[in-house]
Amino acid sequence: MLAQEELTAVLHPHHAMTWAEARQLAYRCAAPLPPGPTSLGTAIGCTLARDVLARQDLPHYASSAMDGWAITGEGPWALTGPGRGLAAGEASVIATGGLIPAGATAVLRKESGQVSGDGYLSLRPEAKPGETLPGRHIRPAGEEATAGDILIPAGTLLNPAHLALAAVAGHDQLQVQRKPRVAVVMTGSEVVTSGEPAPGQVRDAFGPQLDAVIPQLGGVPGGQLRIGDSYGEWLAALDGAGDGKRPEVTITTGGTGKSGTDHFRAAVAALGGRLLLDGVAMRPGHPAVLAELPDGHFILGLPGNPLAAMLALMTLGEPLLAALGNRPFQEATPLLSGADVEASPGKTRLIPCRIVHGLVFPADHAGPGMMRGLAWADAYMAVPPEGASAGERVPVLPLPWTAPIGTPAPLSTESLQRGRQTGWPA
Ligand SMILES: Nc1nc2c(c(=O)[nH]1)N[C@H]1C(S)=C(S)[C@@H](COP(=O)(O)OP(=O)(O)OC[C@H]3O[C@@H](n4cnc5c(N)ncnc54)[C@H](O)[C@@H]3O)O[C@H]1N2
Ligand code: MOO
Repeated sequence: MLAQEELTAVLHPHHAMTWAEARQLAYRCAAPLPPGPTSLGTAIGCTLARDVLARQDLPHYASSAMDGWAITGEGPWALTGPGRGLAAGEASVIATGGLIPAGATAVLRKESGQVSGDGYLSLRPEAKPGETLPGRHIRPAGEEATAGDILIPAGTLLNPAHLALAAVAGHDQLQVQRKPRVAVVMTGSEVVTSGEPAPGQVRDAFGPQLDAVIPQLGGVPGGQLRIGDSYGEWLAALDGAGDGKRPEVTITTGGTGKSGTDHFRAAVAALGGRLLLDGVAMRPGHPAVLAELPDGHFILGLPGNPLAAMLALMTLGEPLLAALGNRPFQEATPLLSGADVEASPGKTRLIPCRIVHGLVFPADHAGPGMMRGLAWADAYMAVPPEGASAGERVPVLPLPWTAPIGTPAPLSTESLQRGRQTGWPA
């Protein structure tokens, strides 16, 4: 949590917080949420907070690896009923995975034995050598792990195979780094949620994308709410249920212009909260606001213009959710600009871009109210206020839905085919 002196310095009216300062503040203002238990069904993509141990040997009993008979020593064998212990010279039917009966020394595969009319089992003449050797076709207990072994170390990002391993080791719940719940409150009476909007109306750009982006930023969607623009509605929305069940983060969209922020500020003040950040020297997205309530929950106010909102979300929401989720701060990568970008006095320009052979190319159709440039892009560039010439380095960050910058491109079909012919692709 930030000390009041730090905030006072940052919120000083003559100090316009830079884009880089704003990212840092959004990271440093939040402490990681504590770890907690989660069921296997909800653990995918979580970071394991405690080692997963083998609760018992894996497998926990010796079993048959084949369909056939459990046998004792060399044949022929007298067949007995399945599921009970065997005496010397006895055998009983067993299926793959079946519990090896006490006294059994091996499993004889179905295709290696034959049963005579008088109930005796014998080895077929064509059976492979060694079929009756001790331990043959028996999967011993503890072959995969011994009770107490670390199967998955703390810190692992859980994938589907980890969940399966935890399940076969007898776990129902895992201790994971908790993820912040993020609710979305959307404002704007001109916003419609279906069909083609009439003049004066706009089709909602946030409902469809925010609940998809929140998990990509490490959060859990905590519900969407649409409100009008009265103070009472703002207050009720920011208060959440008001019974301690408030989500760790509430994102609001729209209403960051003067009249709207008045409601934002008044509601935050009424709930005993404080503004951590009031505007950022960036374009678009400069009216973004970040506040903290006394219970440590955060409210992030995004501007209504769709691209401005998404770039403000990446500037402030991405580091905030990273801090709450105990993940490292994501540094921008300096890459060579593939084009001249004009100066924007006093403001960092955030532009959706594409990376082609290590050069970044700014998107067209990247006005504050447009989505076309972002939909084309695979990253965004933060051009300093003085602009950038082609060939100059500019900070670049991935979009929440693209791979980290520097990740090799997927192998092409041609390179895979070449690899099959010549060894392994370079
Ligand atoms: N006099 C001034 N006017 C404006 C300023 C300024 O400094 N002085 N700043 C401009 C900038 S920059 C931005 S950004 C916006 C901020 O607007 P608000 O956050 O108050 O948002 P609204 O006024 O509610 O909406 C702005 C714009 O966005 C559209 N919108 C809203 N919600 C949605 C949605 N769910 N889906 C799609 N589009 C949405 C809304 O219809 C407006 O067109 O203020 C500028 N004005
Ligand atoms: O800064 Mo506004 O956020 O341009 O669109």
